[in-house]
Amino acid sequence: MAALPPYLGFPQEQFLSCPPYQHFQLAQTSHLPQVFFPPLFPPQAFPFQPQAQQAPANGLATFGLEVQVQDDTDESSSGEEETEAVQKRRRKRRRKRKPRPLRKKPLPPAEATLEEVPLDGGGISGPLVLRIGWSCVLHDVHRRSFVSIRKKAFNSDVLARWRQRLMAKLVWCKPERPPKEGKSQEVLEDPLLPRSAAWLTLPSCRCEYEYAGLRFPPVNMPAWFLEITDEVSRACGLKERPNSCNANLYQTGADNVSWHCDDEPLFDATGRDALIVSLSLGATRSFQLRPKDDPFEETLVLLEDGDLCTMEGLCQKHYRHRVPPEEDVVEPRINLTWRWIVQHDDVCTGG
Ligand SMILES: O=C(O)CCC(=O)C(=O)O
Ligand SMILES: [Fe+2]
Repeated sequence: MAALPPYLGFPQEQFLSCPPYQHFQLAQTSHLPQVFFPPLFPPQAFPFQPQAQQAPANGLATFGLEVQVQDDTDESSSGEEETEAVQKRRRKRRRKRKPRPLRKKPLPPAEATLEEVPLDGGGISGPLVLRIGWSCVLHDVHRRSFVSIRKKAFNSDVLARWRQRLMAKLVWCKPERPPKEGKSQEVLEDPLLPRSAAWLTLPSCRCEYEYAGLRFPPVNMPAWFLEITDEVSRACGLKERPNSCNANLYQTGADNVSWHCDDEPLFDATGRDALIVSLSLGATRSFQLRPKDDPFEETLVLLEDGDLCTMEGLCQKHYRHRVPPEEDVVEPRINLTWRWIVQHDDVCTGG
């Protein structure tokens, strides 16, 4: 086997506490080269590349129609949220029309490797899995997309204090979603966003966050929030403080965010490497990722109270992610995703 890049040479023990990341295929692929998805994903397994499954010469691979889970792919950049009512309506519509076949698109051209261009984000060279305490969830060199996780970076008293403050002090909004463009005749049974949200920026930045036709005016990060930001930045070894943070509150398992990528112009995350650092607090929820070109290749990680999780490199260019609804979850979960605004909007004078 070819020598591993130096950063992949971590001792195996460091990964023993890995949660059960699952990489699985959603359709019959027996006609394709076999790919192994180990339950744990130690760095030694990195030479695995998902693109081992080549698209056929006609450029499109169509698989069976029996898999029902992919009908909600959001081709737009922003989140297409799922409420119970929306799901019900979607099910009803689905019954009437022919199932849409799942399509694997051609693999996009290879992005620059980490050796060619070091991974940029937060003033450090990633991916975060290079650092002690971090484990790998996704390592896709071809698509230059990486997801790293750090479990239990903070003690439970600190986490409880942060949870309390966030619940009590953030002004959580649950706005009404406008109808989708070109679908104005379609009336949403539950037009409310299926979660609550808040958008925070450093005082020097006044950028609004706009997605799915919704606009979130900026809230200046108060001192107590900057404290959390700095603790998280330290735990990631960042040299640059993120200048913005999107906060989501999922009151129960019914709250969710559906397949989307964070490709808004503010972050330019499809044009250059972009680091997103997320902190989860409260209930454990599933976090799923799948390449835009291959709906069959899914990565699932369970995010627990106190977990730090990243999306790095060109993850927003090549992958979508979601937090699906989970019926059995009754406790709330807060998720904070820190980002770097690199293209400030017209109203904002910069960062
Ligand atoms: O809640 C999460 O873990 C993900 C949130 C997310 O995708 C977002 O804020 O864009
Ligand atoms: Fe997101």
